[in-house]
Amino acid sequence: MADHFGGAARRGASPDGGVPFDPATDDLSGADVDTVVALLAARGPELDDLLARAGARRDAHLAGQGRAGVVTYSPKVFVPLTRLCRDRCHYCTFATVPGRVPTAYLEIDEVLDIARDGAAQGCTEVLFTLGDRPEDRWRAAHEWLDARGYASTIDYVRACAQAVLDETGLLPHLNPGVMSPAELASLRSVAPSMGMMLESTSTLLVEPGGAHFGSPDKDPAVRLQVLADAGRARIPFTSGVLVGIGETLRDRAESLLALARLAHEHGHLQEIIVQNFRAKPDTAMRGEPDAEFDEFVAAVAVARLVMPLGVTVQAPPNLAGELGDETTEHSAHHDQELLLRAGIDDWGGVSPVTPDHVNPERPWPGLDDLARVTADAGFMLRPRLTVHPRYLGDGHLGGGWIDPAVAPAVAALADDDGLARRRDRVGSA
Ligand SMILES: O=c1nc2n(C[C@H](O)[C@H](O)[C@H](O)CO)c3cc(O)ccc3cc-2c(=O)[nH]1
Ligand SMILES: C[C@H]1O[C@@H](n2cnc3c(N)ncnc32)[C@H](O)[C@@H]1O
Ligand code: MET
Ligand code: SF4
Repeated sequence: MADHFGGAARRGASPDGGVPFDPATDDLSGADVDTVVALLAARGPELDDLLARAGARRDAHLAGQGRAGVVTYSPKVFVPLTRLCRDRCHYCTFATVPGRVPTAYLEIDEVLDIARDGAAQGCTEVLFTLGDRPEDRWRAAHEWLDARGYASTIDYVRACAQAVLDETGLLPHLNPGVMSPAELASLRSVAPSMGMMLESTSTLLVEPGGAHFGSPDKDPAVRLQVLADAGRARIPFTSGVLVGIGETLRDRAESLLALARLAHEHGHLQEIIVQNFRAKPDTAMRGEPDAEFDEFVAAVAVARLVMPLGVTVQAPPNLAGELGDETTEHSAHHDQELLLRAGIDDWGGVSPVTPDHVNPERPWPGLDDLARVTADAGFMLRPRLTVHPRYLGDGHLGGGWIDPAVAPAVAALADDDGLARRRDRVGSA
């Protein structure tokens, strides 16, 4: 491994081509939109320069966090609490109709079974991803909640997260869509972290013909409000952009700059996910091409350059590469390597137990494969918790980020450096 650390450090000190900048201060968060648009359009040698610059900034970020040479992932199970939703995003196959699911929601016991399977496989995260407020649209959802005495989907999410904490000790990460300030406050004591993708600031996408037409929860003004509210509530929060859903390069630039401003203002954005749209056969957008990978990679690099140091940049490993292609320039390995060059420092949640229910046709890479591709790029792969180290204890950002009710569960799983406790140390204090 010493070799690999050396590789990362060398690249940090001297990016390819001797680009004249200091990665530690190379912050584009205040850049004008045109500058960012030009970077998003980089191809060929310009793209190579952009990747070198982003890679150097990632290395400065990791050094600043005291984990030079370490790329992380979160060993998790995915709980699709309900696949009913009041929105109609054109790229989504997760949301469905009551006739196509056995029940409107998973029962708490089913949730606990999934969490226990995860615990047995060394997972530390239970990711709750679900449709937005389905009770507003579907009688089946409304009646299911009513029959069990839950006031809303969010109320039920809270009960499930509490049960997971109490019964399994795994950490819930909540991704239930739009939340009000009162809902954020109520969920804070059952989860150390939450998330909601901004997706895009584009208002055109909400108009007829756009991917977000018919999805009131994807109104950019609403989403920006939730992200600011989460900051005020001091919740370690995950957000990000979905690339290739019909947004322009300018929209993409504005979306990333909006996230950077929120990160500066509140300090709560722990990670930014840059996710590439994957065309699905039975959605309205089935005819659209997958985002061209170079274009996506440029977006990852730009995300790294506009975010303040300390913010993790994440891209999912299972959306890289063409399925079934093991050898060519479109293999998963090749595309994952490109994501590392583009400055990611995290692969997000990866599951040995559950599929990615949002992209079910895209299997998770094996952890051995992911460790290998990460090592080939000069980094060591380590598991982390849902909440990132700088929010723990009095950490880099000061205390007060973790609710006292969840702090013991986090402490039980955290190692000295705030990442997931190494297996051989479980049980030792
Ligand atoms: O498996 C997935 N995990 C998704 N995750 C989970 C993520 O991979 C990790 O669970 C987080 O990094 C927390 O540790 C999200 C989390 C969010 O807060 C917001 C959006 C997503 C989106 C996905 C997704 O599409 N698929
Ligand atoms: C959970 C997150 O998954 C993303 N999401 C939803 N559908 C798709 C798709 N077809 N391809 C890639 N990402 C998708 C959205 O960004 C959502 O917020
Ligand atoms: C399955 S999509 C993820 C959660 C929520 N419905 C959202 O779009 O934000
Ligand atoms: S992406 Fe989320 S909000 Fe949109 S339809 Fe799917 S589940 Fe609903």
